[in-house]
Amino acid sequence: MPDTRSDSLCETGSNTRADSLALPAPAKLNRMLHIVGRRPDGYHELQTLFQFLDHGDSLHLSPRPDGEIRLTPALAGLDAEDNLVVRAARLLQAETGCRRGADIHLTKRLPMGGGLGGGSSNAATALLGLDRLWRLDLGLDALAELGLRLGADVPVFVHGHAAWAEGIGEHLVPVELDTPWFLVVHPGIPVATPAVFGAAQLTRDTPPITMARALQGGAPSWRNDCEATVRSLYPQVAEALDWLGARAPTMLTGTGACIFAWTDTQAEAQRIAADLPGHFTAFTARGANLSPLHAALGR
Ligand SMILES: C[C@](O)(CO)[C@H](O)COP(=O)(O)OP(=O)(O)OC[C@H]1O[C@@H](n2ccc(N)nc2=O)[C@H](O)[C@@H]1O
Ligand SMILES: Nc1ncnc2c1ncn2[C@@H]1O[C@H](COP(=O)(O)OP(=O)(O)OP(=O)(O)O)[C@@H](O)[C@H]1O
Repeated sequence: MPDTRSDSLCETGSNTRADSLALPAPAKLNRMLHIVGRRPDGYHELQTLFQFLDHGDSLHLSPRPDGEIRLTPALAGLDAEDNLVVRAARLLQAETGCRRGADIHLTKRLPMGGGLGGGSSNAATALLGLDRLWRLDLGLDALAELGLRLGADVPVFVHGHAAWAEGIGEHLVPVELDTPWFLVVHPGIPVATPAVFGAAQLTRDTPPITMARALQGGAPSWRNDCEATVRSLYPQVAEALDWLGARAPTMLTGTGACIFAWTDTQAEAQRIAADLPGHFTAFTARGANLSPLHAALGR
């Protein structure tokens, strides 16, 4: 029996170049992160402030009439079917019955396992981009619900606004944060998120605070509960935190590996970067309360 859902939900148009979309997949920072509990399924309950950066990966998407999802180039050490971009596309097809496909080119700039949410951001850009390309018009709430099945960090990228997040990252309240310049330093090694969340020494009992209290203290009061554990499991991250922390206020993002310092001007961030030890890499970027993805889509 033909799948009639596909006819109603997915518009099959001509595959012209004008249909193609080039979209950003920005990085995120966790400006603070508290671990306030653990769910029966092992996932950790967090309180965190998410903010985007005007720096990240990019995706180029063009529709295919034959239903195939083709992603280029391959990411080292990752099967195409495990890539969150392909998983997002297949999930969208499965949920809507859409029979269109896509050629997707991913330009990767964000380090994997970097705490910058690169994979999650790629998934969100694929969801929003294909929703637009295939004319599904699912709406952000439905896309965020699909995104949560792919990763705890996906919903904030789908909603596209800096946010106070609770639960595992799915309860989001939009906030306006200060937008300083950041110097983001990668210590040269990846951090495995499950290794940090699985560590016995991780503290999971920070008393919950209100969003108002978190915002009231501002950046000087913010910390990341993963830092002590990441410092002891990954000495390279500890070394980077010590180096950057001696020059500017510094924090870990997510479970690392990246750390960030904030400055008033890009010139100040670049001045610090100029002295960076050779085994670290870094970039400067500005904080953004509206995701560059949503700015590009005009949402
Ligand atoms: C640390 C953060 O980056 C903060 O923004 C996120 O909470 C991590 O989100 P993510 O990378 O999208 O994580 P997922 O891919 O959903 O989960 C990877 C693994 O980390 C652990 N995990 C993740 C998120 C969470 N709140 N509690 C967890 O315990 C789980 O073992 C999970 O299997
Ligand atoms: N498109 C993708 N880009 C990066 N990683 C991907 C992608 N698809 C799947 N992955 C897998 O997801 C893992 C986490 O990658 P990601 O770059 O999102 O890490 P992260 O920045 O530490 O994430 P987070 O801050 O959400 O914990 C990778 O090690 C890789 O195995």
